[in-house]
Amino acid sequence: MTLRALHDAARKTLDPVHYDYVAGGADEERVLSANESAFDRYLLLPRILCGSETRDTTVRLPGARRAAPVFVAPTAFHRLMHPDGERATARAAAAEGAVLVTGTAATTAVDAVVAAAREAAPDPAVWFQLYLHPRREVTEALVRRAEQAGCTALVVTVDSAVFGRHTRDLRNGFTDLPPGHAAENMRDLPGAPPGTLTDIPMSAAPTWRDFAELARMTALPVLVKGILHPADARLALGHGASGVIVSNHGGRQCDAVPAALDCLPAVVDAVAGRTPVLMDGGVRRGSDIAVALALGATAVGVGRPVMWGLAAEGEAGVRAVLATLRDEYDHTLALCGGRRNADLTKDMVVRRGETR
Ligand SMILES: Cc1cc2nc3c(=O)[nH]c(=O)nc-3n(C[C@H](O)[C@H](O)[C@H](O)COP(=O)(O)O)c2cc1C
Ligand SMILES: CC(C)CC(=O)C(=O)O
Repeated sequence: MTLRALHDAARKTLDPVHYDYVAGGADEERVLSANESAFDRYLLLPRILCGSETRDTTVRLPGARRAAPVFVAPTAFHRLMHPDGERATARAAAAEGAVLVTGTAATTAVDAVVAAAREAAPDPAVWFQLYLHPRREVTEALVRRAEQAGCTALVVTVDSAVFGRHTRDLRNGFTDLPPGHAAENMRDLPGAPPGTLTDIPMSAAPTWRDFAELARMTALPVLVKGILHPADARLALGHGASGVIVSNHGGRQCDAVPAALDCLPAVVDAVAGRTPVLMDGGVRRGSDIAVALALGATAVGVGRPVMWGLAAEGEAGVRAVLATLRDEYDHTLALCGGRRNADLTKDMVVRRGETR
């Protein structure tokens, strides 16, 4: 099944309100479409007679040994897509050797997500995504929960001072999870009565000091997700980050920012090889991965395609998405004369209409 076919199948099976929740973006959805169309502006300029019959497409990431260059970006509420929810996603990502970023908005608790990943592979990489809570003890409780579950890195999302205005959800009146579903990691946190849920924090209060405090409270590598400005990438490094993720939240937060891909080169320059630079937003085919890697990304994340695979076919659907992207990427790498990811270099990317 192609990614397009999985999307179409997902659209047919899903409640239209849940489909819109995933498909949609903020405000006029300008950034949502810009993320994908940015990839149409970059083309590859292959090298020849320097390839190999076999290629090594693995990458080294914090908290992951030999991972695919494609990771599963954190997305909320997988049980709305399929009854097996995050467990299915976890098994699929582990089987395909991809990092899974699960998070505070998962409808399955993180320990069960890691356990499911371990059913599929002995040494899976599951990272935990969280927001900085204005109350330090809540953040710390989430960090400990992720550590105890066996997560191998943390991801702090920093682009959500306030929740984006999701036009389709506002139109559809989608404000709450249906009965029987909850953000399970937010249960039993400090300051709330036993068994109850704490709201997922969207707060403009946290600062780099709070981030640095989080990085100090754990031995796990901590990545920052939602970096667009190169100066913030440098600040992240200065405050203990082990990696940065260039992302505009899939066009779901500020609807007046550049496409994620367009922000990548300046962040790569700012980081200057000191930590991995990951990106997500609009990746839909193997050649998109090649372009992002050539522009300096270490790995790329996919959000919506994984949700469509999950909705269409559960675990098998997510596996199909990850395997398809990897196969397409390997194929592109071969056509570009590459043996390994590092063979894709900046000079091999040109803007449409231009050549070197
Ligand atoms: C339905 C949905 C839920 C999301 N939930 C979260 C979340 O809880 N935390 C987070 O950091 N990012 C979240 N994101 C953003 C993704 O991590 C990622 O940045 C984005 O989906 C990448 O773009 P793509 O969907 O074009 O691949 C969500 C995205 C979608 C589509
Ligand atoms: C519940 C939210 C935290 C999920 C989110 O980040 C999103 O829908 O973009």
